[in-house]
Amino acid sequence: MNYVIGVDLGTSAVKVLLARQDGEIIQEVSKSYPLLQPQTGYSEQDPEEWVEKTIEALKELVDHFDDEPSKIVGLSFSGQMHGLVLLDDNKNVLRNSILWNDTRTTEQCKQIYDRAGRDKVLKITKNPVLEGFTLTKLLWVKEHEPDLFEKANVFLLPKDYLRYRLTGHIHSEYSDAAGTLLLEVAEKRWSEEMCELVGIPHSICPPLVESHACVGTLTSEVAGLTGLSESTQVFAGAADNACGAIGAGIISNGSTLCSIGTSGVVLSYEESKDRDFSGDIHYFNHAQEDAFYTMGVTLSAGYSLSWFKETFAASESFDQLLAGLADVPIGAKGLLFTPYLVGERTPHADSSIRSSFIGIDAAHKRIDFARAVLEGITFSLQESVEIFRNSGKKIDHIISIGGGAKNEMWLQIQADIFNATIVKLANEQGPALGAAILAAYGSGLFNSLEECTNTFIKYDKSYDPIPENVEKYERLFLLYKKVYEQTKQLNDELMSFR
Ligand SMILES: Nc1ncnc2c1ncn2[C@@H]1O[C@H](COP(=O)(O)OP(=O)(O)O)[C@@H](O)[C@H]1O
Ligand SMILES: O=C(CO)[C@@H](O)[C@H](O)COP(=O)(O)O
Repeated sequence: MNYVIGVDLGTSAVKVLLARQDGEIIQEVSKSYPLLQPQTGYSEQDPEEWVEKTIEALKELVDHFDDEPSKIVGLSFSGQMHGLVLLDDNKNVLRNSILWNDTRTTEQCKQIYDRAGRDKVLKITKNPVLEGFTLTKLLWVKEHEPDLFEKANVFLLPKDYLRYRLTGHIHSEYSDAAGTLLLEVAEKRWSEEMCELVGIPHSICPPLVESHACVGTLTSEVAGLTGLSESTQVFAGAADNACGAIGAGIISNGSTLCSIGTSGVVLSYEESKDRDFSGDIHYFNHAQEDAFYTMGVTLSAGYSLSWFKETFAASESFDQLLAGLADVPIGAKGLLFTPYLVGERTPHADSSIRSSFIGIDAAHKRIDFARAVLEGITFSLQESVEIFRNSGKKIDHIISIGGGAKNEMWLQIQADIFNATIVKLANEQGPALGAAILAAYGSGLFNSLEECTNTFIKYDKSYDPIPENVEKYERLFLLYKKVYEQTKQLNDELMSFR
């Protein structure tokens, strides 16, 4: 029996997962690293940390593996999207990576629209310009760190850099390239026109391959450090949301995913390359060849809950923090939360909006606030579900993954707010499972991606919407939606105090 490894380079941690060819998950190791937030709106990480922690995690995995390392035939990646890694001529990292949730680039967003025009950007890239996307970060470095930008030879996305360090080969793949604003999404090639319009040399875009393409094998140094075999084939992998979709079996029309990690996404499979959503949602290449997906993004989904925990219950686990959740009524006794801790993307592309608790009462306890946080995160995702439904998509069941799927009560809240049946996976491994599936499919262990997902994915419990709860949440959702408009100006005016 052969084995494969999926590496998920997340925002909070790297997770490596070892799976057997028959779909059995053998082991998982996770190593966390810090987020560097030197000032409001900034979010960076040191790429060296990703490499060190991945090697440590792989070593731990191999140390506990009681079969021949040479039977681990393939390894692939899932990665946090959009982060900018800049390399010089010697392939050395020029600065910390500027991440997807860094919102310093509002001015650069404006410049892109001024130079290229919104219609052209949408036509070429199928996406609106948002602070999170890589091109805005390239322009920020060009403007604020020109000497450093001059030295840039190539840019990479986070997991593409990690793969380079493990194999010595430089590539990107379509699902992650789609989040840069430099890819012609429908045609699957870097856009010379976008590069020219915004003043970025086309030569710094890395070669593109398919997600299941083999890009080489591990370097002898990495094999030595981890105990893996030098013959282990390495496959390109995909953006974390594309991998999350693969790992949840979202590979045909009509399937929808809700993923609550640091960010939160509602994602829908899309066969066609030419639907028009006017930039209201993201439109990216899937990890399945020639397929696409659309998604709405809440920047601080799981992050809102972990921020709340770190700030008010640092020494407690999530389960301790959320004990007693079921005793708090729907609406947290009149308390609403908006999850705009670092700004928002869908449906309000706004980097200056910030969170609110509305309706704080002297009787409120910490657990009421915790319930309001969970409900607010889920309302924010419901705004994306609403966009999909308004575009004609039928959403009656949703696969829920990510850290947010660990709490049963939250899964029921999702069912009631989305008014859809929520399905949980038996092995909640998130995008790392999708990466392992890409490695298994790429290695030729299966004849098709579908055969591979059927072997690896096992569904568990489902949660049906409770009509009485749905009705209450529909009323609350109308109030929730008012909070953005009514706090926008206040937040703009508060900006100078941040
Ligand atoms: N036991 C739990 N109950 C509820 N939520 C949880 C639990 N454990 C983790 N989470 C949520 O999941 C988030 C982390 O999800 P994860 O998928 O691991 O994130 P990422 O891939 O972005 O690093 C945390 O921020 C937290 O909000
Ligand atoms: O920016 C996006 C998607 O456009 C995020 O979804 C990132 O890809 C980070 O994901 P997590 O660390 O939350 O999984």
